[in-house]
Amino acid sequence: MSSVEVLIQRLDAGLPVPAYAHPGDAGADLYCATDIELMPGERAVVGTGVAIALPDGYAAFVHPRSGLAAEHGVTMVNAPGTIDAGYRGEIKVTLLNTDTKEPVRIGRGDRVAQLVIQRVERAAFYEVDRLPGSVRGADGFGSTGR
Ligand SMILES: O=c1ccn([C@H]2C[C@H](O)[C@@H](COP(=O)(O)OP(=O)(O)OP(=O)(O)O)O2)c(=O)[nH]1
Ligand SMILES: [Mg+2]
Repeated sequence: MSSVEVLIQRLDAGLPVPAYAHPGDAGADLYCATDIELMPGERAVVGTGVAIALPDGYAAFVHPRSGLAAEHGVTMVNAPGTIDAGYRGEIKVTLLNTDTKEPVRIGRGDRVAQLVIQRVERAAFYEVDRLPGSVRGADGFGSTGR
């Protein structure tokens, strides 16, 4: 898999630099900087201890981890979170415990989310009075049935 150079700054020297668990993985795991406990339905913004500088034309997306989601119902409120190329602050994760009964504990150093780096296009928006026709038209929201 090709790679793009991304500058990374550790804001917390006690946490590792995010890494890919396997060759071919799209997501590099992000670490939780603090110990937290989320009650059922509770959300919290946690730091990951890192900041990055992406090249122009790229963005990073913070995705939930499927293991945390399947085992504990932990997801992210804004999944996927968007990290803009110009953002130099700490990457943060908006965790949400969707479990209706069990609280969940996440410790400092646990892997809480994963960062996917992608090329992105920016649009030049041209306002028009009428859009070109298409087969789908304005149909959506289940228009094709189940
Ligand atoms: O899960 C996330 C989402 C965003 N960010 C950071 C990086 C991103 O570049 C910045 C702004 O994010 P976004 O544009 O989604 O939030 P906003 O509510 O529109 O804030 P702003 O007005 O600062 O753009 O916050 C994170 O650290 N984690
Ligand atoms: Mg924004």
